Amino acid sequence: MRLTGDPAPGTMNSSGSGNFLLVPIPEYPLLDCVPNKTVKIVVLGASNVGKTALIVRFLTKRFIGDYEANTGALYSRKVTLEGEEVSLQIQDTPCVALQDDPEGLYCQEQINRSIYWADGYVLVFSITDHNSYRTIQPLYQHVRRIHPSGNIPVILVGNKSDLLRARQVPANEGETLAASLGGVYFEASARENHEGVHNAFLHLCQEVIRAFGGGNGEKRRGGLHLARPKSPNMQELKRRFRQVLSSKVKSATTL
Ligand SMILES: Nc1nc2c(ncn2[C@@H]2O[C@H](COP(=O)(O)OP(=O)(O)OP(=O)(O)O)[C@@H](O)[C@H]2O)c(=O)[nH]1
Repeated sequence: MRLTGDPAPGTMNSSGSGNFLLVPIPEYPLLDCVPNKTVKIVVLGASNVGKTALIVRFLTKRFIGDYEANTGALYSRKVTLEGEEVSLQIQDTPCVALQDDPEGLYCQEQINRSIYWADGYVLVFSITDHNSYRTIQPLYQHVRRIHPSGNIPVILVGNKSDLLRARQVPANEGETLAASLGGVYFEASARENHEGVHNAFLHLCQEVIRAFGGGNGEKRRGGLHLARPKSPNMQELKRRFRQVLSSKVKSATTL
C-alpha cells in the first residue's frame, strides 16, 4: 500500500539515527546518490502482507497503520555498510496474486520493470496467511525468469510475527523455503519491532554489495563484467623509452 501524507523530505545521516529521507525519487536519480554505490531493492509479495509497513518501519522506525492503495512508491536513503556510505533505493510494489495459468502468478508490468531494475529482493508473506506464503515460490521463479543468470540476492520475510495466535505458517517452513531460494529467513513484525526489520534490510544490502563483487557497490549488469584496462605504468614506459634511446645513441656512436 502507499503511505498517506508522506513526511516532509529530510536528510538521513549515515548512522541512521538522524532525520530520515522518505521521498519518491525518479527511477534513475542523478542527484543525491553516492556515485557508483547505489543498492536497489524491491519489496514483493501478496496483498496485505505488510510490504509498505516494513519499508516505512525500516526508513522511519515508525509503524503507520493508515494507508491508501499502493501506486509503487520509490524511497531513498543513505546507509553505512561496512564503513562505506551507500545510496539505498527501495521500491514498494502493488501486490502479486496466484492464478491458474501455467506461469501461476499475476504480476503487473510495473512490477516486472521493478524486478528487472532491482539488485536485491525482499519477498514478503504474512505468517497469518498461508496463501501469501504459497505465492513466494512462484514469485521467486518469476524473478528468475527475468534474471535467468547469476546470483539473485534475496531474503524471505515472514511478517506480522506479533500475531502469533493467528499463525498459519510455522517458522521452520519459512526457513526451509528461504534456504531453497538461496536466501535467509527473517521473521518480523512491522507493527511491533524495528530491529528485526532493520536487520533484514541491512542483511540484504550486504548480500547485494557482495554480489556486486569487491564490496564497492559497482553493478555488473547481466553478469557481464568488462574489466577496465589497466592504465599503463608510466615509469616502466619511460624506462623502456630511455633504453631504446640509449641503444640508438650507442649504435650511432659506434658507426
Ligand atoms: N499486526 C500486524 N499488522 C501489520 C503488520 N504489518 C502490516 N500490518 C497491517 O497489515 C495491513 C497491510 O499492510 P500494508 O503495509 O499495507 O501491506 P501491503 O503488503 O503493502 O499491502 P498491498 O497494498 O495490498 O500490497 C495494514 O492494515 C497494516 O497495518 C504487522 O507486522 N503486524
